[in-house]
Amino acid sequence: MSGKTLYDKIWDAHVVQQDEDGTCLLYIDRHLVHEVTSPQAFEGLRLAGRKVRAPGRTIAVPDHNVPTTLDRAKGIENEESRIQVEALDRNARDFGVHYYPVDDVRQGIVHIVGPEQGWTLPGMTVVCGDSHTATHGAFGALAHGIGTSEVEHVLATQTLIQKKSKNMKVEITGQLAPGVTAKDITLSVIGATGTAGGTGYVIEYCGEAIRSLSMEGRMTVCNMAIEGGARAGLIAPDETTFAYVQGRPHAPKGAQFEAALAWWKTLYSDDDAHWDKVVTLRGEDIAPVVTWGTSPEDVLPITAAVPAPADFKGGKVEAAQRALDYMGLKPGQKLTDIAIDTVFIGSCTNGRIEDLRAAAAILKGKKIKDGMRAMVVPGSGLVRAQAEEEGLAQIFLDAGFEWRLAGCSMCLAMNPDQLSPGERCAATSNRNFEGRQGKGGRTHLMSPAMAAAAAITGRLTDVRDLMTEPAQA
Ligand SMILES: CC(C)[C@H](C(=O)O)[C@@H](O)C(=O)O
Ligand code: SF4
Repeated sequence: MSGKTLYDKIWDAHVVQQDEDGTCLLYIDRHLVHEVTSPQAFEGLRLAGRKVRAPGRTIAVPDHNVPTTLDRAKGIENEESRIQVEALDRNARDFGVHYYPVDDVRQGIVHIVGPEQGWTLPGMTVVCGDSHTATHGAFGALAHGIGTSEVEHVLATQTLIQKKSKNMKVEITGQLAPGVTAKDITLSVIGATGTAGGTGYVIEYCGEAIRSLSMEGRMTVCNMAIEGGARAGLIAPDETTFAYVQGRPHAPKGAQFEAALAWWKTLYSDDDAHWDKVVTLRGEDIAPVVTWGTSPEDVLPITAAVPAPADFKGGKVEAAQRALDYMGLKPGQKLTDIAIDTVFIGSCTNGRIEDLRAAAAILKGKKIKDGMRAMVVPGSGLVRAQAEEEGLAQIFLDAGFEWRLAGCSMCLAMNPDQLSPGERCAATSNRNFEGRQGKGGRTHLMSPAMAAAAAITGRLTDVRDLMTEPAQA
């Protein structure tokens, strides 16, 4: 018998029951809840007269609909948004789950709050009614999104019905060049495998370049596993992970920490584990990248030119033509000639402190291009506070950026932060779908350092041309 992968180990440790056809009941350690996908789930419990099975394992925070302007205490204007946030507020209090309301400094994007507060730990199963739950896989946790009916199931039973996925290994060998970041890794992987490359798999990211990343960088990589089609993405925990976790408010303490650590150290894929699919990229070959189209797989090095539909095969030919029309681009145009009018730095992909440091390192002492609308939306109130303490906020303000409160914001435009038709944005988020940042809006995905560079020049820019010191995140 061959050894086990990290995914196999976490899975096996959580199976409550297995049917003959392989369907399993899995125990869930952490259930994260936001306002968009939970109202009907709580309503279901109420109608059935049920309680939340494990309120101590359930963490709720509003993020998608919250305003990020400094006057947000005024409340939410949009009725639908207001109703969702009010429902979460009521449900969290009625059902007694852990809750970070909108006026709590710990409020923020659910995938940033969980790790920050020490809710996310190695070896756990973590679910949330949100596709970017994969972020938590950075800790060596099995973390993925679930639908609203599953949210109700987990609330009621603390278990989830699941079938096991296959094992995929994505190895990034060697080291990254200066100016190349975790975002460039994760986009490049999707560029190589396509948005369906991970379908049916749980990905484990490994290799020297992954090992060298901070926890922030690892979260950026795992965050986009879902954009590559995978059920989840994870990274084996190591000293970097343990050091990040230790001392966080809800991490185990003292003897309990030591006991947990002993288990966490067994969480790696055995040398003789079986992989159903393996993808290898050389760290040295990864360039600072941007997306040109309307799918996260439309990735190219910033030094490249806009492709022609004829460069593709099959259904992608038509898709590329449609993407070019939507994006208002011409084949052969240099990517660095594409002018932008908006910059968004934030989201659960790149709204952590290292991301803000990387952007500020480029912006220090510089001004954004005249007429540019640029905003930084920290991923949580605590990220915001830390950035203020470190002087990063002042760098952003001096450069001409807006300095906002925490939330999802222009990542998906459920709050007033939206693009107008035809506006073009350099964004650090994870989806460039049509209309994602507002109807008719055009999105180019990239790293925080690249977004900062674009803010200065007013066009997509190779950050290496502006670098005084290497970007780290
Ligand atoms: C609103 C929510 C269900 C959605 C998701 O599942 O990812 C959102 O967070 C997104 O990024 O599109
Ligand atoms: S920041 Fe964006 S990707 Fe992340 S949870 Fe919010 S909307 Fe989804």
